Amino acid sequence: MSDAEKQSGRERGEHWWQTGIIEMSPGVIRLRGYEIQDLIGRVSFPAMIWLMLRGELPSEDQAALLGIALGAAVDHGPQAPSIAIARMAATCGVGINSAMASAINVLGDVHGGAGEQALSFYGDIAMAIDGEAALGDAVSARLDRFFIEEKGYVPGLGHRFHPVDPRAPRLLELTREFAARGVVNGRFADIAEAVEAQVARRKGKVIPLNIDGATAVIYGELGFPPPLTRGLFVLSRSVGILAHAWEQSQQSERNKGPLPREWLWAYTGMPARPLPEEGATSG
Ligand SMILES: CC(C)(COP(=O)(O)OP(=O)(O)OC[C@H]1O[C@@H](n2cnc3c(N)ncnc32)[C@H](O)[C@@H]1OP(=O)(O)O)[C@@H](O)C(=O)NCCC(=O)NCCSC(=O)C[C@@](O)(CC(=O)O)C(=O)O
Repeated sequence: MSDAEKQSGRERGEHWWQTGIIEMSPGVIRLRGYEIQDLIGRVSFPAMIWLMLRGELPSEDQAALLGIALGAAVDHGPQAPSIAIARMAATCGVGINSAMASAINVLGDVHGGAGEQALSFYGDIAMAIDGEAALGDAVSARLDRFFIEEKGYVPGLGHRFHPVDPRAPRLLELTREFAARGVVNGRFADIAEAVEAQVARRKGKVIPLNIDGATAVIYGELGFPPPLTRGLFVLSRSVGILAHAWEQSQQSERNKGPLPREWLWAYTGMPARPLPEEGATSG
């Protein structure tokens, strides 16, 4: 191979993947332009997440608020599908990474991933407010559209277990504390609260803001786009998933199903019946 061919091969190789995240050469690792050895020991895990996703280091306050949201959603016990799945997978003899992946795979629109839709929903309302609508009118118009055109479940609201999800009011309270110090402006907290109040009026009962909706408030306040809200929930819940997968793997149970043996499912099919005589089947 000629030198020119080698050179163009190297250039092709260098352009195969393009990333602004990391630079590497023998003995050198740079994240977003910072030497890894300078970051190690000086940058917290939430600040590292921010740097990786956003390209710049956060202020201490921004990293602290991000850490608050990440810390709030780590676990919800084996009542939560993601945690139950981590534990069940661990009893099947798979490695810890497989147990984690199984659990992470159920975080979606309904469980753990609804922050993505919630933040888009809040964002639509924020845009209407930027266009001079009052908060109450903007929320009302978005909910009208939701209940007429989209229907279903308002993202970020509702909990099958808690009448009030205790994580949500605390997260909103902390968001307001950070807003009072000028770290964030608090608009998504106002919007989420107004959505919860208006849905309660329309439905005649409180459908509480849940952890997905409340963490979406913080991620939105910090300027993360909606899809990253889901990714951040996954990062956070991975901590609980790992803890449960590990704890379960230390117990002796094998092939543990979702219900105790004596609790069977409700069978809704045909009653027990004899197999038809040979040749009498239609298919
Ligand atoms: C979460 C759940 C399925 C719960 O359902 P539920 O079982 O309570 O409600 P259903 O029986 O379906 O409905 C009863 C009545 O309330 C009405 N209703 C309920 N929600 C309503 C709503 N959002 N908008 C309008 N109306 C609503 C419904 O229309 C009906 O009204 P009606 O027909 O008049 O009787 C439901 O809210 C929902 O999909 N939310 C949107 C998606 C969302 O935000 N997901 C995140 C949830 S947090 C999470 O995933 C993390 C977790 O916390 C999980 C954990 O541990 O579980 C953890 O940490 O792991």
